Amino acid sequence: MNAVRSLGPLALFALAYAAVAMVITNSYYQLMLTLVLVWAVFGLSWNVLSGYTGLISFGHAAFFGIGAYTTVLGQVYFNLSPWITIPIAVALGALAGLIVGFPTFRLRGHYFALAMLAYPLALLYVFEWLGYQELTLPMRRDAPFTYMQFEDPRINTLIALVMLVATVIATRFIERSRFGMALLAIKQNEAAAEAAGIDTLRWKLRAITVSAAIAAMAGGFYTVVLLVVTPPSVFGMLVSAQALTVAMFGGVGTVWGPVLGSVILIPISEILHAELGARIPGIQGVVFGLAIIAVILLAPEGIYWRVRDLLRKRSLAKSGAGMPSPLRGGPSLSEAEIRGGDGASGTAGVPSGPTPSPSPQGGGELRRGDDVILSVQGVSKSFGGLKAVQNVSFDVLRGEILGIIGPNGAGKTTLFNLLNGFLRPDAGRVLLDGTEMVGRKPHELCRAGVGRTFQVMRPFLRMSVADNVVVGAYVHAETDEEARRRADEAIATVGLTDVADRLGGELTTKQLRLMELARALAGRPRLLLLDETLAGLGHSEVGDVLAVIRKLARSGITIVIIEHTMGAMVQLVDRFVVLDHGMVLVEGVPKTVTKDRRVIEAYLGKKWSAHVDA
Ligand SMILES: Nc1ncnc2c1ncn2[C@@H]1O[C@H](COP(=O)(O)OP(=O)(O)OP(=O)(O)O)[C@@H](O)[C@H]1O
Repeated sequence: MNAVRSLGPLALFALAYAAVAMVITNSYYQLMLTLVLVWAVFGLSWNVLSGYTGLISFGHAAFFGIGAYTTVLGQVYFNLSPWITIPIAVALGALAGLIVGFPTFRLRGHYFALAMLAYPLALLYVFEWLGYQELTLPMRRDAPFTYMQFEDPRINTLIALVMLVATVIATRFIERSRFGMALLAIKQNEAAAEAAGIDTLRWKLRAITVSAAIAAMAGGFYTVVLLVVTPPSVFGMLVSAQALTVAMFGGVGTVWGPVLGSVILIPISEILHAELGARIPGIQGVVFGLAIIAVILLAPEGIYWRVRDLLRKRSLAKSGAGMPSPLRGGPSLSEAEIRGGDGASGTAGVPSGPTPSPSPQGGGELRRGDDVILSVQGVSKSFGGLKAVQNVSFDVLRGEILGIIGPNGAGKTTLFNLLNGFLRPDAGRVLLDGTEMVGRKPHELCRAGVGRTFQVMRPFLRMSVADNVVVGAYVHAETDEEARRRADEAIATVGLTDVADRLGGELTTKQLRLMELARALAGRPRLLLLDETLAGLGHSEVGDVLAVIRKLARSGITIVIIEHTMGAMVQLVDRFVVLDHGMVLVEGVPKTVTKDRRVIEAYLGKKWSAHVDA
């Protein structure tokens, strides 16, 4: 319903554009109107991959060129109409996307961007080598409709407008569905997305397939409009840059960004090219270069987001809700804030070091033979020569809260990464309800019932609390509605209903910690791994979060929690596993563990243990 309602502005835009196109008779300006739409469609195609996933593609010309050459070769050799070749181009583009995506998604960041650059350049040389330096569409004025060679150029503009409207609607549906949510989650934090149950490779492949198909459609129609195709004009660097620039200038990750960018930039560059092109060859490249510099300096995510952020800031200031910190323009929480302090001092106000206060939960010794949910058996992991986790074995009983403690560098986070599939152990087994988990990916483990939060918080800062949490709910939800409902329940469980509409980046550390808990909770885990969930919290905040964790445990979720400091943990856990130098030092109930000499030594040094003995 929302998606349909949001089509109002699109309908208005299309009507206004069509009206302008109808009154312009000059064929040069008419061509410009058509090209604005073609580049907007191309920009939207780039946006589907790079705008939503954050994987910057410098190679979209590959797909555009495939579309262009399919159209021209189809007519030159087989006398095929563009009504047939453009759909073929779409299919070939999608296939090319899949072929390119599979190997290239192994690379990250700059490496991905550079690898993408290679594809259109390779195709450029291949097509030159094949002798397709310059191909012209044969004139077929006898069948103008069949060959899209209309005498009235306004019809081209209208066809391009239909393509744009179709692309905007498709993109809109992607944006608002599980598809778009998965892509945004990947963009903001791929590891957190995997841990929330998203099969990141599969969604990225879907994104590049759709993106390449749209790019090929744009390329196919571009040929119909310009009639001539050369390898540099469709596979060239400037073509890829054009997609990237209109999207970045207008706004990435939104349907309106590429449209806005194209409407502003294409006429400027075309007019400059017409007026100055003879005297200053390459003036278009200068315009796009300047546009990129301006965007980087003034509005790193494009005009659309800049304007939206300003409006949102203003409305929040008016409503007295306080100034939001990052909004869409980027996180303003510092890394230290996100991390929640340095860990050692993380649980501010809570006494650290061995505290012999009794556990309200535990007390009795472990009852052997109880139902084991997770069995860790002889697990080891080394990084080069460093043995981060060595032959670690312990069981987690169903329904208990198990605390994993140990000094800095003891191997706690590495152990969690082994348990939820981020790392593969060099040796050992991890059994969840008797089933081997080693070798499974994080999203598969999430599906199997293992939820996880992170020491360095990994919220999706630019998504609302509700959207952050719904990402975690999709893992078992069949429909968007079901996912929303589960997310709402999880948000209510952790007590964040009042701020469900706020952006992740506008929350306090405590709210962020609770939001992460809710996201993990929304996936209905059997086992929840909490990595320093109390870090960076004040005394009363620690109490609030502990209350929520206890509530989750009472609801039947088994919890394994890492903390540095024992003060807060003795109030919470049934049992401890103490790690030191990657090995299990001691295992037992809080009462005995907090008095154990080895634990005191590991935390405070030998001097203290002698003091305790005395
Ligand atoms: N990817 C990695 N590559 C190399 N060394 C690593 C890697 N991850 C962790 N280590 C090292 O392994 C050891 C254990 O680190 P880990 O983060 O698991 O400890 P921790 O107990 O969680 O520490 P902290 O409480 O400070 O977070 C440390 O010496 C760390 O430097």
